[in-house]
Amino acid sequence: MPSSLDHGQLLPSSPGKSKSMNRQVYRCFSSTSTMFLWALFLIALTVSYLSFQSIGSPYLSSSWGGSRWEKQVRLSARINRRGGMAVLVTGAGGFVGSHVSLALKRRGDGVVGLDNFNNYYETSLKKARRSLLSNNGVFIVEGDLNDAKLLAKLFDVVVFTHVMHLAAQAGVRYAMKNPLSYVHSNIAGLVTLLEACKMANPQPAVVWASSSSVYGLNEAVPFSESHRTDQPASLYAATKKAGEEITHTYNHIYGLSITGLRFFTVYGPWGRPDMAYFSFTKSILQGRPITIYRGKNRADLARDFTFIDDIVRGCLASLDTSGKSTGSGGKKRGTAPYRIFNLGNTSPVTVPTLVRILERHLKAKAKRNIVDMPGNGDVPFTHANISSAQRELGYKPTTDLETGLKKFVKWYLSYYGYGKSVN
Ligand SMILES: O=C(O)[C@H]1O[C@H](OP(=O)(O)OP(=O)(O)OC[C@H]2O[C@@H](n3ccc(=O)[nH]c3=O)[C@H](O)[C@@H]2O)[C@H](O)[C@@H](O)[C@H]1O
Repeated sequence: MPSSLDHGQLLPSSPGKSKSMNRQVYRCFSSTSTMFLWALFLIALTVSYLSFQSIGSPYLSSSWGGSRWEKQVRLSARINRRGGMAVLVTGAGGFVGSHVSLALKRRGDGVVGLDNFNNYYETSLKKARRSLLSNNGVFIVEGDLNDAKLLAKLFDVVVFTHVMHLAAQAGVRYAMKNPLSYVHSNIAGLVTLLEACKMANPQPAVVWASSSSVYGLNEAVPFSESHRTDQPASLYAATKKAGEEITHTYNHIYGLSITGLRFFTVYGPWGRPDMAYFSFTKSILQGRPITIYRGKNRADLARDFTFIDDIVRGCLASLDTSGKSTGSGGKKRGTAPYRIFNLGNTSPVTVPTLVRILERHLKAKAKRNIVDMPGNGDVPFTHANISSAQRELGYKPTTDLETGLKKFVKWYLSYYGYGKSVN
């Protein structure tokens, strides 16, 4: 008897062979249906595995909705102090978002995170932050800002008193590589979020992350909120500036309380791997060269590097003093606060000095490759005037770059180990 794997038997050369052909066709058909049944079985197995995963590990679920999900959202939003707030923190899997979420939760506020866990930088770091938050009772909903249905659902499940909007496409130079990602998150995502806030009843107060980069080519120092911000040097800066204008219209038309925070080069433990202090650390430990940009006339570039703990205090003070939105259900009922503050450190440090401090803490020498600053959206220096934030928020940065980098290096070595970081 020929084997069913004998392909020659499936190709009859004359009618006399038709009986054997029918048998083969039947076999073939029956093996196709067996395969179909197997495929069904595998699909069923995969589906049950995925649902088991989401039951066993709720903080890793990428889907939303359902009574179990709602229960997690409500639990995370529960307020545990008198006069506390219920805050939706967007970008909670990010650097600043994870720190602010933890600080709010620790003092007894309700916190629900939202993050799309995109792969702009290593997602394993974002997931590690998520685990840290989950261990502290903060649930991060995995979803995109542009998902209006998800936002509506969140506002339906929780009466948020505040929104801390920190989700964004960050990075000054990456805007030349992927410009539309900035439009997606920093413009479209912002508008989708504000639409949800405007419709909520009661409306939450909104505090959100603008950027020192809005000062662009401004040369008056230190940068004050009243200085011109109509000369952005990068698309990133332009989208943040647009965000300031967009939030203003929602304040004006719908009575949303808005506070925009211009962060100055925030750094620290659990930071962003795309930033210079972070990528320099990795390269120094791995013995790879670092590129240091230099400005016009060989001038060193400088930044008003601001430590994460100072920024967190500024964020919490902004939430605490935000005042109320006046509208509800899309209707304005009176004027609401519109504020913008610089949150910087007020003492710029040059990039070569940053490298020298890192070398000291890492006990390793950097291989320097000094090049003229390419036309990539960078600005030569930043320097914050923080008197408004001091006056109205009680903001007072306390960590200098030396101390802050020491804390960062300690965290980096404990997280990655010496020279072993991924990517
Ligand atoms: O305040 C902000 O609003 C922004 O701060 C941050 O931007 P920047 O101040 O540009 O920080 P960062 O990239 O660390 O470069 C620091 C310095 O190192 C120089 N730099 C950088 C890379 C390199 O390879 N070489 C180099 O010399 C570089 O020329 C610069 O002089 C955030 O990333 C941004 O998302 C936004 O939040």
